[in-house]
Amino acid sequence: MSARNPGTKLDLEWISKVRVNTHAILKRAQHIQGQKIPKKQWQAAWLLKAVTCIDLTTLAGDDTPSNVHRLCLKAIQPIRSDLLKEMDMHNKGVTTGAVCVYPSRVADAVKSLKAANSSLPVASVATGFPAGQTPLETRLQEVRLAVADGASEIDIVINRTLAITGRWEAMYDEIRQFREACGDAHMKTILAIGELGTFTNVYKASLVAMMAGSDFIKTSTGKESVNATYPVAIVMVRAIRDYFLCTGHKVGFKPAGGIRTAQESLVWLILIKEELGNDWLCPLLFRLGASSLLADIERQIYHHVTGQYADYHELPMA
Ligand SMILES: O=C[C@H](O)COP(=O)(O)O
Repeated sequence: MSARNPGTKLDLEWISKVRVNTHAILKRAQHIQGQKIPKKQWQAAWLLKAVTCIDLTTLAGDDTPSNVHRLCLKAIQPIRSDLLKEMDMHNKGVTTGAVCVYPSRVADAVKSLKAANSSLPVASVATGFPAGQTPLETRLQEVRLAVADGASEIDIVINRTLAITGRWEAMYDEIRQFREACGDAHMKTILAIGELGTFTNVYKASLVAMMAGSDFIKTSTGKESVNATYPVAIVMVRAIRDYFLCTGHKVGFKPAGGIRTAQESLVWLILIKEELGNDWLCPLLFRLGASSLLADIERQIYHHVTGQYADYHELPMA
């Protein structure tokens, strides 16, 4: 992970001045979606880049040690080795960025990765994911337990009640406490943008989260009815850019929720390259939170290498 964001004092004056031009944001999102997607070997290279940025996720009520184990093995070897060999990428250490699980499954993931001799980070969602509607002490304790079990990245959810009612000071204080509970674990702060109402609120919540010391800001839990959308992403990455220009601290960005296709992953990479530049195009500063994206990327890579489309059963765990 990159150098951490120490955060700043809460700057309520900056927050009160925030205005977002909805029309301009929608136009920019349309422009980015209309950009030419790279083809052939360039597309394959971009897809491998996308793979290295995936937080390979399982967040289901029926998660067990065995499906978490399979997830970890897939994260270590996300693309079939014969396909990587054809691309001369078999010994380049292509893995996903991390695995992401519920707090109760962190120990399983850590054990599986350790047994496979992998140092891949384990990310845990926490703080009453997905709704965040549990008492503060419970949410803090959840962070501490996930860290104690070996999570090195914690994806916290914000208290939407505070964000929607504009109680920025209270939201800042809570996130500061989560940051402290994380210790050395890097903190990704989930805004649940589908529940924040306006672009202006999304920008303000992004700023507060960064001022409170978030290492990443993340769009969604994947459980809201609206998750990662390009317009909202533009609002968030512009907040990241402004925060960087003001403080010199680089905060990462993680779109998550409903990202399913290789084509979408390419648009996400284009968006990051255009809005934040190449520095952000790496797992240290960019992650794609997704439970079902990797299968389509591997399928497209199979097509690139063989000229044919694989059936899903031909790709392990696809
Ligand atoms: O943080 C990751 C998201 O929960 C994943 O959402 P997804 O299952 O729609 O890919």
